[in-house]
Amino acid sequence: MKGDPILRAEPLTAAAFAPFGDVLAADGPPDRIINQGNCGRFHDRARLDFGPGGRAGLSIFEARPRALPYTCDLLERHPLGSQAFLPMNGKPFLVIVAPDCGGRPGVPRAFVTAPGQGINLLRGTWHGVLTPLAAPGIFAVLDRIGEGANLEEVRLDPPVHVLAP
Ligand SMILES: NC(=O)N[C@@H](O)C(=O)O
Ligand code: NI
Repeated sequence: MKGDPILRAEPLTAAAFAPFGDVLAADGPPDRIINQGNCGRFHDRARLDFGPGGRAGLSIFEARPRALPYTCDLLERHPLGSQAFLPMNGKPFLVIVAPDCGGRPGVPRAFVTAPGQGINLLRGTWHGVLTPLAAPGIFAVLDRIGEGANLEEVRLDPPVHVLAP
């Protein structure tokens, strides 16, 4: 709708994303060379957190691909654990995050990943749901399995319209 907030997506960088989570990528020199020199290990690159009473779960998501401009009308967060999305299609996807302001999302930011980049959302980070930008929208997802209310959702009214970088 006319007058709704507009957000221009940014290319994802580890520095810009740091307050919200981690960027998983084979960027720069590896931390270790393993497997008889045939493999670079980018070691322990995500701040994983499954909280008390939880454990790590590895799932596969197949999400419907979207296109930019994209209308975001919902943000959510997981107060009990982190959530990592690793694309199995090697394609860019859209990541929308927001700071917390008194228990509600603040001004959101949108990022488009580079091919092959994955993300890990810190526990409690407000985010849009998984938003592939290309088919097949297949991702490995590492997040918390356990008891407790680990999903808070907030409807955005008006919604935010996200434009390509
Ligand atoms: N609900 C669920 O499993 N997925 C969302 O948390 C998401 O961030 O896509
Ligand atoms: Ni989530």
